[in-house]
Amino acid sequence: MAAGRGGERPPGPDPALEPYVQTRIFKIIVIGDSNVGKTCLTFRFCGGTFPGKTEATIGVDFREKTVEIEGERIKVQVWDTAGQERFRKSMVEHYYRNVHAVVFVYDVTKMSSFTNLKTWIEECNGHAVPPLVPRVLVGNKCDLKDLIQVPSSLALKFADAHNMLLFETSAKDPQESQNVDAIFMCLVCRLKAQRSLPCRDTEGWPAQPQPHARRLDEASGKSSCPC
Ligand SMILES: Nc1nc2c(ncn2[C@@H]2O[C@H](COP(=O)(O)OP(=O)(O)OP(=O)(O)O)[C@@H](O)[C@H]2O)c(=O)[nH]1
Ligand SMILES: [Mg+2]
Repeated sequence: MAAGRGGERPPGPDPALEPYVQTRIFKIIVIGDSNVGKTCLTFRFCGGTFPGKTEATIGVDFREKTVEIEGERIKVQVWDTAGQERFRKSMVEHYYRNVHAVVFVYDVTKMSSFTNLKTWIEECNGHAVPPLVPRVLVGNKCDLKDLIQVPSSLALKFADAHNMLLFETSAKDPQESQNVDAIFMCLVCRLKAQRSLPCRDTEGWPAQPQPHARRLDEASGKSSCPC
């Protein structure tokens, strides 16, 4: 029997008969001093571009990107947080609630943004983020080669001491875009590997134990996805 006008559906399997596939959401927060390039890095990952002009983030900006790994679609929810104290203090609790992974960012051309990492790590630890939630360290603005203040060797030592992977990259340089993607994809791969149950949102999803972070590719000072 033919369907009536307006009641036809496109050819193919009836969606109502297909099994419901849940999309997992991974919440990743990006933390660090103001002006280190957190907004630009999240733009580069989620939108594939470097924003022409940015303003200081107020509170938090959300960006999302859906990625496919081994046939599974995963929604990466990136929380681009404010570096300025006055723009973040009312939001801090929300940043850390049910977070799945943390990206700490410093500016390779500004030593103070590197030395301040201690404070950011303390804040993170102080908000009951389990020590086993994966964390990575990102030195941004590597395109400014003549202005570099933070040597790779120092950053590697710090990353090692805190069981973090280190990425040195540039949100601005289009040739570095794969390296920016690798920061987030590396975390997603690790989260995927350690969590077997599907999940629709981040609320009420407890963190699972996972192996300690490994630092890779010491010689180049850069890291690649370990998966
Ligand atoms: N040369 C260079 N400049 C960059 C890079 N990433 C960001 N910038 C510049 O650094 C400045 C600050 O970038 P944002 O991304 O807004 O910094 P933020 O960390 O989000 O700052 P807050 O929102 O205040 O916490 C802007 O002028 C960017 O254009 C980079 O990789 N290279
Ligand atoms: Mg910002």
